Amino acid sequence: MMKRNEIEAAGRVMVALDYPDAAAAEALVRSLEGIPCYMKVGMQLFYAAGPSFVAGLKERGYKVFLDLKMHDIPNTVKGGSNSVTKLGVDVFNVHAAGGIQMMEAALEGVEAALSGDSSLKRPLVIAVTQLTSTSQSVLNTEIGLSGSVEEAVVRYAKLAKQAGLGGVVASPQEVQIIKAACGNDFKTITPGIRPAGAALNDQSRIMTPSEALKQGTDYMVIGRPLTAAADPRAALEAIIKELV
Ligand SMILES: O=C(O)c1cc(=O)[nH]c(=O)n1[C@@H]1O[C@H](COP(=O)(O)O)[C@@H](O)[C@H]1O
Repeated sequence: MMKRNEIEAAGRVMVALDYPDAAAAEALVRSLEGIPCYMKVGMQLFYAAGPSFVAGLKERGYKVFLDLKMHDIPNTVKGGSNSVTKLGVDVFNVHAAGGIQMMEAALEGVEAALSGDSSLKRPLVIAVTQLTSTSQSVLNTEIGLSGSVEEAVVRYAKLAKQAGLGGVVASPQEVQIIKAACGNDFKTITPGIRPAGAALNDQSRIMTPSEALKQGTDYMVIGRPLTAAADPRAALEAIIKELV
């Protein structure tokens, strides 16, 4: 039996199901049964297993973050947002780099879906700021944006807020400056989570789960520290213990 504070901590964790097919993802989901974390379906799994995998998670009562990082012309993002809202996902994301009009179009797509089906729940729409794999030097020299990563993240977060979105994806290192710029109710969803000693992989801007929580993050996205662990359930339980 999980204690109340453990249930609360688990509810902050979004497990990244980055797998090539439904069977592999399903094995991970089954190994975590009974732990009330979010399940995140990203492009690898969605492109392979599609809406039916998402529907299966929803039928079993999971909260689902559909991470497709939409970034296209406003009309296309409106249509994409309309479709994913009809899937009943709890959270989905677009790129803030698409601009205010594109993010507003995402919300229009949501509204159109909700007005056509009163049984649907309003999803939390969030914007990706600067990917957590982006370092300061890549931002400046390769992408060619001047200024600090933090300035870019806050600029994107303010655009997302202005467009009416409910929060952003960023590194835990930027949670405090985002909350200072956009208010405490503006949600932060933070990948780049690495328990002490875990491999960095392709992430750049990382923090441990407990450090991220101390920054005030609302949700933390965790993939390989769980999916590549010999015992993913034990790895998630250790993270939950670190958070309580
Ligand atoms: O939108 C995301 O979820 C996301 C944004 C970002 O800036 N960085 C980032 O890593 N992610 C996702 O978060 C997950 C992180 O996975 P791990 O690095 O394996 O923990 C992956 O599924 C990424 O697609």
